[in-house]
Amino acid sequence: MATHTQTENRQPTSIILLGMAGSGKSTVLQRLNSYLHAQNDAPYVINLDPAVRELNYSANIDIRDTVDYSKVMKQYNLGPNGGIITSLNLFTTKFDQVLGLIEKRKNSVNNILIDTPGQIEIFTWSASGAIITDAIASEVPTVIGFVVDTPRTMAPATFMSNMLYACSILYKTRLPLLLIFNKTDVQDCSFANEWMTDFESFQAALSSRSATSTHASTNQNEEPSYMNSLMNSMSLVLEEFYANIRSVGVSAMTGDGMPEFFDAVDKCRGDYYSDYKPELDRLRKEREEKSEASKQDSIDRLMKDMKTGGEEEQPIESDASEEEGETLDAQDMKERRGMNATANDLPLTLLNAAQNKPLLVELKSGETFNGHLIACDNYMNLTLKQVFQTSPDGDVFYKIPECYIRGNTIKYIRVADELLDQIKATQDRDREQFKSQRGSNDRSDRGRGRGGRGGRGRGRARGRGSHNNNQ
Ligand SMILES: Nc1nc2c(ncn2[C@@H]2O[C@H](COP(=O)(O)OP(=O)(O)OP(=O)(O)O)[C@@H](O)[C@H]2O)c(=O)[nH]1
Repeated sequence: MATHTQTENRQPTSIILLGMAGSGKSTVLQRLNSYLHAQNDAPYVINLDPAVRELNYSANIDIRDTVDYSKVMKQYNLGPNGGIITSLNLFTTKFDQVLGLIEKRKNSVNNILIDTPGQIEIFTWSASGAIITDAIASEVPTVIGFVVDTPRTMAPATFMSNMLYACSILYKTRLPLLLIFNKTDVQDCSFANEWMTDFESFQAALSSRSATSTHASTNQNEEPSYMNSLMNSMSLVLEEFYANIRSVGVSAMTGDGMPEFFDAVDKCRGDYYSDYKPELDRLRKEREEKSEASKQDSIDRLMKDMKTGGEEEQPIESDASEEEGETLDAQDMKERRGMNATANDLPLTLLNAAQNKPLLVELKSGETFNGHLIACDNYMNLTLKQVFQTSPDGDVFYKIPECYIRGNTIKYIRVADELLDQIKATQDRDREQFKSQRGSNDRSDRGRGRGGRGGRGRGRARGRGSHNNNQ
């Protein structure tokens, strides 16, 4: 039996259900949910399908509470798939809140069940799908549950297409993948197990299918057709995939196979820690190092530019208030720049360093703009690109390719914390460097002074002395 009982300090396992449209993802999730409830082990449930009308389970987090799919379609003039992708993108911008909720529930649940949009490619091939998967997998051990409609995969070609898709998902997500052969109440999945473990039997199924096919599979000289030889080669590739993949047969309708399902999930969880996590950590570290290096490089260049423009940074307050004829007190300025204490010390530096980086701007009107900064001036007038504008009450979104924001309408600006830390560190380092340079210049000046300026000093002292004496 699976070890899915409540254990102290045990990270929950997140199970992301993917599968072709109609394979039974939602029904499987509903079954897993009710099975776990019956075991007194309530899971945390997340629905990421914005287009679903009715959910047959109750979700702790439902994308539909945040994004209105039909409004998104109308607003952006999109079709159904474009609407789902945009809804997912919008939801992704707030995914840190979801992670916060998961973090809070980490110690009280053993399983996090995640339902995904019907059209598999929307989740697996969109940037937001990758971001969401990556974010969850870095928070808790994650297993991809690939739901297969068993009765519909009895044809060898369909079976192989499904398996190739599963293989591509494994390759893309780099997470442990569990094949869930669903609907076993209609069709037993023993044929699939046999095909996956016995190459010859799959080859035999392929040839018998070709022989009965209405399309000639061989040419007149009995040479294998292009399609047959392609399928043979692909089945060889899949042999490697099958060797490392776990599978389980379930019926979401009857509840058959639930204990076996959780056993398999537990094994996948073990795989996550032994094989996948080290690789994920390595890739993440590599990415972080790369972005750290590029950030450092842009900050260094910025600091260099600033030095050539003058040694001391000009405060922007005076310029801005002069321009707009306003008198701004300290609080006004703080609010206007809207950053924390560190940022208040260096607003212009910060905005310069934030160029091409994601930025969140909230206006005094309550509207927010999420985008990438492409330009700013001394009055904090900003130009952003790839912008998501959100209305003050958060229920209307606009996607704008580029927008210009007047500095005096800004309430606050948010940038990534690391950027703040980095700028601060670079400024401190530069200040130190500047001080030590000035120190050594002073020392050398003093050295000169003993021969030159010192002489002048002595002259002045004598002058003052004689003047005093004269008095
Ligand atoms: N017989 C049988 N039918 C099932 C089973 N699981 C799901 N179904 C049926 O398959 C159909 C699709 O199920 P869903 O759960 O909506 O599938 P889905 O993959 O979530 O569908 P989309 O997200 O809309 O693509 C429904 O009619 C279900 O009743 C099962 O185990 N046995």
